[in-house]
Amino acid sequence: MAAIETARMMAELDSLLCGSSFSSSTPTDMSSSISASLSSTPPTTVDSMSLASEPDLAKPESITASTIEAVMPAPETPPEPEQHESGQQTPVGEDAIVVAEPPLTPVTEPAGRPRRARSSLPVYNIAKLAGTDVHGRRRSKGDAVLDKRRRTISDGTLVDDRGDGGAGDSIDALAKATQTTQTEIDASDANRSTTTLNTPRSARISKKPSSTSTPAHLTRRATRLSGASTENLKTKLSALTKRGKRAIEKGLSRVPRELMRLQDTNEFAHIDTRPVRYTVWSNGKYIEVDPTKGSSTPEPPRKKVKVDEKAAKGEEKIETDKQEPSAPVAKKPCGKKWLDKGLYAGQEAPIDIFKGLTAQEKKKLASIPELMPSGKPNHALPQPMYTGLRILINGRDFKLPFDVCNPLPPGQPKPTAYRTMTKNRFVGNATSYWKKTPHFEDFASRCVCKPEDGCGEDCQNRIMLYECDETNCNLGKPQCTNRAFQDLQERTKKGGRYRVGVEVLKTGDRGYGVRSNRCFEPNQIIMEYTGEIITVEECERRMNEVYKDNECYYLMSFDQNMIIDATTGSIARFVNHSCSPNCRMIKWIVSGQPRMALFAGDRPISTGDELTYDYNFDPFSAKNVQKCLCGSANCRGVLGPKPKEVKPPKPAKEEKKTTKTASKSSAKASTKASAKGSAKASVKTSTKTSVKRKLKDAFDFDGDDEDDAKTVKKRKIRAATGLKRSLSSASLKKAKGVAKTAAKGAAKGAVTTIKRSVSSISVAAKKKTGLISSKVAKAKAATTKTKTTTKKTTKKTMTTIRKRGSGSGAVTQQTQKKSYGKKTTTATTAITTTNPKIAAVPSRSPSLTIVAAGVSASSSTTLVAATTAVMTPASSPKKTTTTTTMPPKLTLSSGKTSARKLTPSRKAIESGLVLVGAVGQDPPA
Ligand SMILES: C[S@@+](CC[C@H](N)C(=O)[O-])C[C@H]1O[C@@H](n2cnc3c(N)ncnc32)[C@H](O)[C@@H]1O
Repeated sequence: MAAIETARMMAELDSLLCGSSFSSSTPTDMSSSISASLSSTPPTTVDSMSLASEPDLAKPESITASTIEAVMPAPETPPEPEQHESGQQTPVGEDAIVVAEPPLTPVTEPAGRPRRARSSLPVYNIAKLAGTDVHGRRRSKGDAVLDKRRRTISDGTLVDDRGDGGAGDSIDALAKATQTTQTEIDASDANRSTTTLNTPRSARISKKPSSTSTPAHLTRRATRLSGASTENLKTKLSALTKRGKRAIEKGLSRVPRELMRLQDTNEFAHIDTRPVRYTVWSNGKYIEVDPTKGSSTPEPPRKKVKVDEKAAKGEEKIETDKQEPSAPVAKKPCGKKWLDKGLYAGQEAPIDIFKGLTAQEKKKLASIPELMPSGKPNHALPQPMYTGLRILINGRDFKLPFDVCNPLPPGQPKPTAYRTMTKNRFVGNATSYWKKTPHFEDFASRCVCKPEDGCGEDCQNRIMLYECDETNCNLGKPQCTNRAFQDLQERTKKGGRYRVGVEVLKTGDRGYGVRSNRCFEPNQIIMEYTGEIITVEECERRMNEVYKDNECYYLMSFDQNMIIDATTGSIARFVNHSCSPNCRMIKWIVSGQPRMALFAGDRPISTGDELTYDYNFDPFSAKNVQKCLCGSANCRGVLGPKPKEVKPPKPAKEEKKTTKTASKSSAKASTKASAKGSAKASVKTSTKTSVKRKLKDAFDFDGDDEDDAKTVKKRKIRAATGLKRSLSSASLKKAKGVAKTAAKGAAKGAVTTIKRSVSSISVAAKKKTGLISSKVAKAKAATTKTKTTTKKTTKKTMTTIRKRGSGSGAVTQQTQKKSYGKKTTTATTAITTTNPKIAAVPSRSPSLTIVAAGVSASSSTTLVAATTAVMTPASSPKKTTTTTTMPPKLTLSSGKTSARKLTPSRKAIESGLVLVGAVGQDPPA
């Protein structure tokens, strides 16, 4: 019965260890289970019929010896082959059979595919019984399992650090595999209860009775640390890997002989035969451990560091090592640099929060206990000085000081609906007009920039206000910086108010205006001024017929024969005038088409700024003069042309003198003379040739200068000449009268009487701008450059030779001073004709005239052509003549671009025209 009891216990043990398939089966089910497994069918435990007939079998706890007897095969019955394969039935007593682990004798594997039932055989799994098999499972389940170090032998004795006889017992069990069952059970430590097996390993370790503990002198020590050599078999066996152990557990007899031999090697057993040196690393550095200090194991560096930290903090004083002569020196905590050098530079630790407050604020602060400081400076996270304190004291609502993205609030008044146009459209004969202009073809001339230049200031295209593209750029898009309109397109193609960057606003007194919605860099393109490009005739027709009742006209002179009508156009038409503008309106030729755009001035533009440019308004008639409400300090008082900027020039003789001097004298003398002379001469020529001068002179006053009044009076007598002759003397008289009135400070009454409906805006002539001093300086620079040109190193000097019409036969050389933002260029022009048409050579440069003639301007058959730029005679003598015939093409010449200037266009050659180069250049054959 004792044997039966043992068998029953073993059955319970197995059922607990082997999972659910065995939990409801009794040992009697083993055969059926085996056969089921062998036939590759799902494991069957007890068939329902037998359960029904024998209800007791359904309850494992009700298993009795008689039951076992009933179902177990008789001891005499020879076991089936399958049973022999996996285990051997060992008779235990008379009534029960206990299946024991087979002996070490190898068992031949049956042919065919492996039988999966083998693993589930109800054999006594020593690993299970020893409790070591649980480890793998628990690890795989993610359980925290005690870290098991490699088992080694100390002093030739196998010592198990767990002390529970795990692996050692297994080996013992293997050695005694052929002994009796009782011995086997004893060896497998079967006296442990199932509860013990189910408890966590750590708990079992702690519960281990002290009697079984290993003597102190045999306590396991790190062999590696001691440096002891481990070479005996037991050591090898104890240090076997998991796989090796498993193989042993399953029976060494099954292991092939070769493997058995391999197991004897150190490599297989992962045994270090040489002592392992213990290395210490601290702060990334290797610390040499003195081997003469014996086997004393140094403290792990991690621990030491921890102790050091604690000691440094002063929180806890721990004796790290008694052997150490002195405690580690506590490091002084290093302060955070950003407290001194970054955000809080110059700020004292905010101990005294009352500092800097007014008496009233101090009183208030004292009444708020929450704001009282703790008394200790917050080194870890101090606030910037006085941050929010005043706000907290005064109880204000928190508000950002400035709305960076500063769009206008919704509900703004909007201009009455108008048709928008994002691209210019030629109307009527304007196309043919445009095609006749030299720019139509000139723009295609390729620049000669080098990559390091990036099509900068010296780019010929830029100088001529031709935008670079694939056809005319020597560099290509990545390196070219002369593609403003392309940049604009890139920026705005996705839409969005911040990309577009402008919005219409309603001003207090000037109707609608435009303000920026983002920041713009100096000279950055802002928006394009688009509309219908019409001829002068068409413009007159529209003004007289279509717009006669309008208050505002959006007409701007585009070229000498063309006008851009933005009545249908972009919102750039709403940009107002200012006498101190922050923008410029400039015309460019882009891909052979004329385009106009608003550019930022020389200073950056911030979000929310109103965008303005100087209309250089040409009222065309005194009736059209409007009072300027720009409010700038230097406001001219009325919307009119830019004031005269230079004093009357010296006689023309000096100009000639200068020319001669410059051409013959030394370089130095030439520079000086031409600098002064050309500046003066240029002013004079400008005075003579500018078709707008009369009107400008009329407005050339500063309000309180008596001389101004005299000048106006004088000029009133003088007859108008040039293109302005068409301006009636009555109109001029009235305009001057307005100016005079304004000069006396009584402009208000006079101006208000003027009909606003008639507006004529003269824009630009921007580059003629520049004060006298700057002109002299520029002229000087121009002369210097001319001199350099003589030496074939001139830059920025451009000779423009142009023939205006077949009948005129005139030779025109112009010198124009242009300054677009950062770019200052010089073009040399000498007017050698009195033909006013030639004076009105399309100057795309500095002067754009916006013309918006009103109903009363019907008499203005000659709408002002836009050559109000400073017209100077040759600033350099060598630039003047040598011209016989002109090509129809505008040709550049500069020292830098000799290839271009020396190569006449094919068309020019074909037409028999001769290109004339610049000074020092022989005309091409
Ligand atoms: C091209 S429109 C500009 C947009 C215009 N403010 C509107 O509401 O449509 C030109 C007209 O605006 C007005 N204007 C622009 N700038 C001005 C200024 N500084 N002072 C007075 N009126 C101005 C003048 O009536 C001018 O004829």
